[in-house]
Amino acid sequence: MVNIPLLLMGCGGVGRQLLHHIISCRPLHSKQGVVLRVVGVCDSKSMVAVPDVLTSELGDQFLLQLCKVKSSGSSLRELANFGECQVFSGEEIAQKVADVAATLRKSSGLALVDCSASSQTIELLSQVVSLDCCVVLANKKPLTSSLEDYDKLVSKPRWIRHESTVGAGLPVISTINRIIQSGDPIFRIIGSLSGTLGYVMSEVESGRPFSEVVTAAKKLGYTEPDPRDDLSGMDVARKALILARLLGHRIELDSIKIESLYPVEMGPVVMPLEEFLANGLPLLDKDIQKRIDNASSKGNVLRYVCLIEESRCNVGIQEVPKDSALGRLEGSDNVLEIYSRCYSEQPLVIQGAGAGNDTTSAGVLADIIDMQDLYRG
Ligand SMILES: NC(=O)C1=CN([C@@H]2O[C@H](COP(=O)(O)OP(=O)(O)OC[C@H]3O[C@@H](n4cnc5c(N)ncnc54)[C@H](OP(=O)(O)O)[C@@H]3O)[C@@H](O)[C@H]2O)C=CC1
Ligand SMILES: N[C@@H](CC=O)C(=O)O
Repeated sequence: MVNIPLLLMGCGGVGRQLLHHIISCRPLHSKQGVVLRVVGVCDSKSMVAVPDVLTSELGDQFLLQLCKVKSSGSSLRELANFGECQVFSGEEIAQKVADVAATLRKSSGLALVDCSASSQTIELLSQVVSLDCCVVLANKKPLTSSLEDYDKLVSKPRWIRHESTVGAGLPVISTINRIIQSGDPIFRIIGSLSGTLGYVMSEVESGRPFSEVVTAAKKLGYTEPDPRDDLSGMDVARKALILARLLGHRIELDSIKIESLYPVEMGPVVMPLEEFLANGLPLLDKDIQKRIDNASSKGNVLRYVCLIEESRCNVGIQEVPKDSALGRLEGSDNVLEIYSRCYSEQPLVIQGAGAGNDTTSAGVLADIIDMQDLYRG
């Protein structure tokens, strides 16, 4: 049996769904000779961990209770009396994670899984990679920080996986890696890479108000914790940067041209999230509807498009024919067309659900299992 100790950072929509997947896949993994042993879970404030990471694990009943506690908005601290665990908070958390990695590197190894939406995890992730432990990310921020941070993080490419950072569970990163490794140069990627914006555009086309649809996308688990990350185009820009860097382009986030769907005065620095959702969003309804109606009168639809050509990246709204690969997209589906020497006339196309807790956490789980040869337990 391969024993994979796992430490999860972030137990929001994606993190909790990952824990559910881990539990429900136990019989399958057991048949494959793999056991996932969750040794710790943290959120933005607290961490629960087993007292002895070498031998014990947070049991499935404990993990289910943890999901319940977090779904109800309570603190991980509430779990202190539920089972045998230690609770850490504040600065103790990073120290504890580093200690766990240092302890387990000598025996089985560790999978540190980042399902947060924070940029504060970067340093810890790099530290853990440098200890030859595995890192799996759904969080895009560590890969879209400065090139200096990026270089550290990917310095040992075998130890890091991040399939779910682009296209959620779709095989985007692995496909691009295979094309690159085969020596086939990719010169152009074009696509619709936001589940939220895809869903919003196609629902508004069918007559629903923009504000209502954005609120629904948040409830469905498609949006970032603050949906303005999606509506500003920043989330798509991050995905574009991850892909561009994968292709070897040494660029920073601020070199990407980004079109936002809301004005600066509704931005996070000026307007609290609750106020944006309640009062800001409805003010955008008319403008978006007008743009969509205008496109529709010409047989077109609006799509939020990401284009990577050589080292140039642009993300923004485009009017595209309704009867085109981008125009036919519905709901939260993403589509990605990859042009390379082998795929020069007809692109290689990847399409499917591009957001949601289920598909995203499935992508994370597949990454963890895919690295099983690196564990020694
Ligand atoms: N939903 C989707 O379709 C997809 C999501 N992703 C990515 O997955 C990640 C998670 O998304 P989602 O679950 O929706 O987000 P949520 O907001 O639901 O959850 C985020 C979790 O991260 C925790 N957190 C915040 N800061 C830290 C930190 N410094 N250390 C550890 N944990 C922290 C939060 O803690 P607390 O509970 O205390 O607030 C929360 O538990 C995001 O990065 C997102 O971009 C990627 C692809 C698709
Ligand atoms: N908020 C993102 C989630 C996946 O990355 C999206 O809508 O695509």
